[in-house]
Amino acid sequence: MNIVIAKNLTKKYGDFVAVDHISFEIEKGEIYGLLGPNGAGKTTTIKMLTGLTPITEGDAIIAGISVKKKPREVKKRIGWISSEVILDDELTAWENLEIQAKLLGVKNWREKADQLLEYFGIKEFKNRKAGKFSTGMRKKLEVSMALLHSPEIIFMDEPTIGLDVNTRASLWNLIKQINRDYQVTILLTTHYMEEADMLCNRISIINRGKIIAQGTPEELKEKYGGDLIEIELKEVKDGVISDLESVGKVIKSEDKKIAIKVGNAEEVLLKVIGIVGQNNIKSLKINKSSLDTVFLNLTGGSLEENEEFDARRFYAMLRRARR
Ligand SMILES: Nc1ncnc2c1ncn2[C@@H]1O[C@H](COP(=O)(O)OP(=O)(O)OP(=O)(O)O)[C@@H](O)[C@H]1O
Repeated sequence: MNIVIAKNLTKKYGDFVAVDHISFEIEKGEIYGLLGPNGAGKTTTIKMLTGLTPITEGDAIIAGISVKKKPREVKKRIGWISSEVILDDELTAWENLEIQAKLLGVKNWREKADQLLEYFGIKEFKNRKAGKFSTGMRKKLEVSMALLHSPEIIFMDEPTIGLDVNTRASLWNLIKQINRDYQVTILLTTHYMEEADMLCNRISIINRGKIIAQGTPEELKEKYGGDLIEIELKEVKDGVISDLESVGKVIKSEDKKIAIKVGNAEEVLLKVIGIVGQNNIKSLKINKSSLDTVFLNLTGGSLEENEEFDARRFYAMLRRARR
């Protein structure tokens, strides 16, 4: 069953089209990601879905209700966590939950609040001011507030932005945990490829207001990914480029720097080295397929400059390829 059906969702600010006729569907129980760079239109999409900004064109049906027609009804059924501060630092954890309960009109909220604080292991701090909470504890309190009225879906806008690596990893676990234990569907936006890869069952890649690809992370890597071998040569001999074309797709060749897109770099590495000549290599780098390469391939972003030649890594790679 689809809990979100977005159809031709569009947002214009004057003449500027921030979100341009995007359509996607989210199944109940999924963790779904909207992945894209800054300014792609992710926040605007979430704001339309949650009824925080009017939809210019198109509509979204959430839990069977049209956002365009009944934004207030939708708001009652959803949870929302933004990257902006939503806690009142001067109030205790319990008081923050109380305000949320009153705003959402949750009856018997005390029992649910106690249960959530217990679940997240912060019950003993319920009378501590939120301002004295660590970042991790704040996130747990924010998620408790979002779950207080037992929503069917939670929208998370850039949930881990600005967090250190450890807090980010524990929030990833927490997101997976609530998805499983509370059977809540989650739509999150992110510009971290790794995050989308780790968490999401399916994703839409969004760029300049348009969805440019949709699928599971694996499907996208399979379809648009591929490893990239970047080599800098001392000299580019005649015929080398056309020989390399037999191994993969040469997507860059300038200033003795060559980039070849291949299925699996390890499988063709020896062949590539044979073609260019081992002693002719100044540097060699392999970028394994990831959502980063998917994005690069889809948007045509430029290749990063080669790193310094690391002989130790190069020979280790060579040994692995020979095995
Ligand atoms: N109120 C507004 N008025 C005019 N333009 C806006 C407004 N809000 C957003 N935009 C523009 O719409 C585009 C999409 O913005 P949005 O915040 O949705 O992007 P995003 O993908 O969430 O990026 P970020 O991660 O930087 O927040 C941007 O070009 C932004 O400048």
